[in-house]
Amino acid sequence: PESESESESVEGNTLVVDALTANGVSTIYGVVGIPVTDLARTAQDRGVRYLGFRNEQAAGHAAAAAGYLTGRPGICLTVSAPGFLNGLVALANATVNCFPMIQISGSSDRAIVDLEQGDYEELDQVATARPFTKAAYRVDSPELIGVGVGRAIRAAVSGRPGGVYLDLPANVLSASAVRTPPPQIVDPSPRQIPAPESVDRAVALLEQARRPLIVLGKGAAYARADAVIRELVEATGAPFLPMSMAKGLLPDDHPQSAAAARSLVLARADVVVLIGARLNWLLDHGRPPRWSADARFIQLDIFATEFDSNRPIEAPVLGDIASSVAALLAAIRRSRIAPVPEWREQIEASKRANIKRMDAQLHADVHPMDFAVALRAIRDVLDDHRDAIVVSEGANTLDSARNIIPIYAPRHRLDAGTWGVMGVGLGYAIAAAVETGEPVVAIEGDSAFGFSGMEIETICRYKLPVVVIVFNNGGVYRGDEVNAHSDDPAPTVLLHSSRYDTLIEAFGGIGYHAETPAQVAAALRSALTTAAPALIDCVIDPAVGTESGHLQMLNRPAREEEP
Ligand SMILES: Cc1ncc(Cn2c(C)c(CCOP(=O)(O)OP(=O)(O)O)sc2=O)c(N)n1
Repeated sequence: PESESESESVEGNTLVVDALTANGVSTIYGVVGIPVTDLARTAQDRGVRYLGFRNEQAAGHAAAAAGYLTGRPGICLTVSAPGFLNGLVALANATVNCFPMIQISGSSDRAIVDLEQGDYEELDQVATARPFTKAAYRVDSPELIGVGVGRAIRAAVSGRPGGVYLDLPANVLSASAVRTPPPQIVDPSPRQIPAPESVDRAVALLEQARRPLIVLGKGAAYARADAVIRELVEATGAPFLPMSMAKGLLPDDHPQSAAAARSLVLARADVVVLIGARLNWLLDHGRPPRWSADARFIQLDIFATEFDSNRPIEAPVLGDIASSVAALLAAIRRSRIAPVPEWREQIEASKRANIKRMDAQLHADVHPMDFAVALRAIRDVLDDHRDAIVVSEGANTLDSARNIIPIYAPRHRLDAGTWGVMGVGLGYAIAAAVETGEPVVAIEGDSAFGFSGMEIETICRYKLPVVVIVFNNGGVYRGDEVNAHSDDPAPTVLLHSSRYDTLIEAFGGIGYHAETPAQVAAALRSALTTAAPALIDCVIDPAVGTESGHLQMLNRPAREEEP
């Protein structure tokens, strides 16, 4: 046991845990080994919850999701070189998603690395990390550990959040230094109040709108400004479009939701308010034909160089989302902005037609199941479990679940995000269960599941309330087509006999096999009732679905009538 006296010297490991716990860190996700095992043990001895994964990439995704869900940096702990590199995918993805995450990794002795004298797991990790992170730091003496941890925390959560790398060489962790009180970071993510003139400019533009549209991004969900965002949307009376992880900021059944009329509102909106949403590929870069060439943009964002990235922003509002939304709401209340009933009627007509068409697909009598009927069964069960957090990845699975599974509360959907990364599913599910205590339902394409599937053992080991539903259509995107290139008009499609339900049984979890919507519903109801680790092997017709889901337009020239 470490000395509690402040005058005596302690190991670097203890100084790291002092600094982390002094700044509110209570959970670490990771894969330990030389030289970080003692760091994890010291953390556990001090009451920090450490969760050991099967692969650092999943541990990193869990840390990133923890950062998004809590607003505090998620911590991932890895060993040098290969462990560090496995975690780097998740750290880079956290930076792209703007999730606050710190990857702490052991590393080799700098003197040996710099002379390339061949240390154990030798790699210049800071240089490797820097291009993929918001910040990357190395601590070269135990006396500076508190400074390094403090800098990493502030860098991860201040301004636009992101991934931060903190390099702790083995000889620093094992060295001793006099124990001094670690720095407690004051106001690590300060509010950034928008300039009044920027708010006035935005309101003046909104007053001219005949067909306004509010787009809510995951930056708005991350801000935890749920009430004021809802007030703003309702005060304008404008239709809103949530990006996938912003679903639930206002419930998907809210009358102003335009999700079921997405094509119409993108093509016809004349003034668009982007709130924590980037005009990137997920919004077709704001360009025609998906958007009107005449559309004018207001953008609320915390990162100035995001403005004008794809379309000119006539009213940029720079600030943290909570402060900017509050300022805009106050100004709107003093303005002449009023709902535009004819615009809302157009949207309602489009919603009715699209919902009717979707409803026919959801209740089709198809065997084997397709994505829609399986998801309708899941939707109907989740309607009685609105506290459940939905995680999703895959291609057709991801896209169809986004459109079919409604979300009624903020930060209750986690998915492949800005980069469309496969492999996030089980790490996100573990973090969601650990950080929120809510039940978690992970809706996974079978190939996507395979990227982190071994974490099923981690879920069982920690007895987490996670239900994994594997959409089993026998391959990447769809089943393997046998003789697909012969002149046979209907290629015989081979359905793998994979039984994912038996996988979880190997680790003590509950496996279900479902081939009909009724079986899917019964399995999910049972799994949610037991609140134990479960996996539903959901058999999907291998012949349905499209290459890359809805991304097919990225694989070939855009077609006119895209779904
Ligand atoms: C790390 C990584 N590797 C590969 C891909 C490419 N990819 C891959 C491999 C996907 C899996 C699709 O197979 P699935 O069975 O999960 O999907 P369905 O939902 O269509 O069945 S979706 C997609 O974009 C990716 N996005 N991320």
